[in-house]
Amino acid sequence: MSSTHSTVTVTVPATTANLGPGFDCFGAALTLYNQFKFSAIALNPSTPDQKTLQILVKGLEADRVIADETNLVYKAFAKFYAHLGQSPPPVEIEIELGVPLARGLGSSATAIAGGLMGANHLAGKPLTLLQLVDLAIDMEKHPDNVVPALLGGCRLAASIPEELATDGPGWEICDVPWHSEIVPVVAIPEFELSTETARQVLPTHYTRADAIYNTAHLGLLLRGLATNNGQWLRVAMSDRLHQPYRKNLIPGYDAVHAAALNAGAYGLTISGAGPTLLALSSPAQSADVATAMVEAWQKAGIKSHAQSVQIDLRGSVSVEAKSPLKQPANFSTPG
Ligand SMILES: Nc1ncnc2c1ncn2[C@@H]1O[C@H](COP(=O)(O)OP(=O)(O)O)[C@@H](O)[C@H]1O
Ligand SMILES: N[C@@H](CCOP(=O)(O)O)C(=O)O
Repeated sequence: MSSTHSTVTVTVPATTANLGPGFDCFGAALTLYNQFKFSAIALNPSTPDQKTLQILVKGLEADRVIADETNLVYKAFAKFYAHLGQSPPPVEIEIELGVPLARGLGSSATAIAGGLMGANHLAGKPLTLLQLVDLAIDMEKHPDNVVPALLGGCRLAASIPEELATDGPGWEICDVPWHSEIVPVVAIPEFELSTETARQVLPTHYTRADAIYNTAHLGLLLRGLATNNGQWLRVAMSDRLHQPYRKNLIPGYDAVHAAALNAGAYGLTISGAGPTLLALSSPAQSADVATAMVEAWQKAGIKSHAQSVQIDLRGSVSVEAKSPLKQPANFSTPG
């Protein structure tokens, strides 16, 4: 049998990007997951006009995901083959959603990571994981979701200066220690905020003082996460590059922020481009912090749910299965 596999299932973690001062360069994988199953389809030459793409979507907010060739998972799948100079093979993609869409938890990054990983497996794994990371960053245009989504853990990504560039990966990525006593608490409101919209409100230029502020606070955040220093975390989670502009897109932000701190959180930040808010807490305070955030949003007339999560350390995980090539299903797919 060829080295390619006819079916592969890829599980991809959610991610929380920026973490305050780490705008567009710093993020962590969280224990919420999307799953993508790719099955190569064997077309029957005697049956004309067969569908070469079938997409099934189920789970959380499944009705909000497009099931045609504009689907982001398939776009990543096709980008992989284009990178090899090939057309994508006929494929069935089954998407099981566990990460809320357009909430600042990296759902788009899961789609990109899943599509690239699935294609790589069906093609017999011609690319390394770091080559997939480069392709993913090229698609998402910022590394702070796709890097932890693929690699797991808490990751800082720095672009390699031109004078040091080689034909290898264009990014230097480091794994950042996250102390086991620091609990991420996510409060996810019912309303959405697309990353595209949240990026449009950002200035194109910043002052020197803003640059210095974020540089210093990111360094403090890295040390606070590694050492579980609550005072450093309190100070470190603020930023001047995105939060001052995006908080205005998140009704109830100030009330939820105050409630989280009053309940004992070290600090609170916008998760990714929002509207999810991320608090960092000790294990003992995490339940109170979650309750306080939901109640604060409720008083503002906004439904939400909050939960403690953990840092996912595995990143995207794929399981291959050799099974008879999928026969085209007789169901019709849109598009
Ligand atoms: N799991 C998914 N499967 C397919 N497409 C997705 C998925 N998640 C996100 N997308 C696509 O990515 C687009 C951008 O999502 P985005 O606003 O970045 O959400 P998030 O902040 O969660 O990453 C969505 O409008 C949707 O078209
Ligand atoms: N650095 C990006 C991160 C976007 O994260 P997402 O989870 O909202 O996709 C940004 O802040 O725009």
